[in-house]
Amino acid sequence: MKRDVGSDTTAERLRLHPGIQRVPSPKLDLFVLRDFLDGPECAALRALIDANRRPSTLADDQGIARFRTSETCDLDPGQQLVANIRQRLSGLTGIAVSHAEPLQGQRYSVGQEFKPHTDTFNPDGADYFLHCAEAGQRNWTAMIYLNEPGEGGATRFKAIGKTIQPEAGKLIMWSNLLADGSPNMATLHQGMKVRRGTKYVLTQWYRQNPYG
Ligand SMILES: O=C(O)CCC(=O)C(=O)O
Ligand SMILES: [Fe+2]
Repeated sequence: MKRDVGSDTTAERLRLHPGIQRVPSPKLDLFVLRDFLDGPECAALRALIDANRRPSTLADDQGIARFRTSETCDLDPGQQLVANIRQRLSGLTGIAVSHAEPLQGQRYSVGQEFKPHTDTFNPDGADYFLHCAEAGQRNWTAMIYLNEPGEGGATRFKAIGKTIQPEAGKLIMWSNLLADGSPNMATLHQGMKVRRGTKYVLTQWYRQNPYG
């Protein structure tokens, strides 16, 4: 099948992984793997996020009010569970841990959301050089749901008409770039408003070059 996304060793590797599903779309490589984390791991991570959170920020602020209203936790890479998850993700993707940004937790309570965005830095943005000079773009995103909120909180990829429901332990991964290295706008996605309960996720962004 001809695709207009670039061939990518990570995508090829994920395709071959047992149990992984590729969301059928010619526009982007998006994969879903259930039960990547078990129940006790999810619970331990939710507790870490609850204990150490701050208002979420935007790396590429577009000045839109209430764009990302969640809270973020910077997880300690020295923590055994955190280091272990980063290693496991690296084994799955074939992307070295040295290319990973620090692992983060995100927490959304009722009414909180992350409006439609891409995870890449805008090449025309004021801070592009600052963010990308050394480490390059965010070429892959891995996100893991740590629970199911009571209602709402799905992740919607509106350019491909796909909505992914939170499920404890479920990993989703996608490639952010086109073959020429430019941002793939079909990766536009949003964390929809939580309507009941609390939503917890992990986010791991990967860079083209070693990070930090
Ligand atoms: O919470 C979600 O479902 C999406 C989160 C997200 O897009 C991000 O953290 O970059
Ligand atoms: Fe995102």
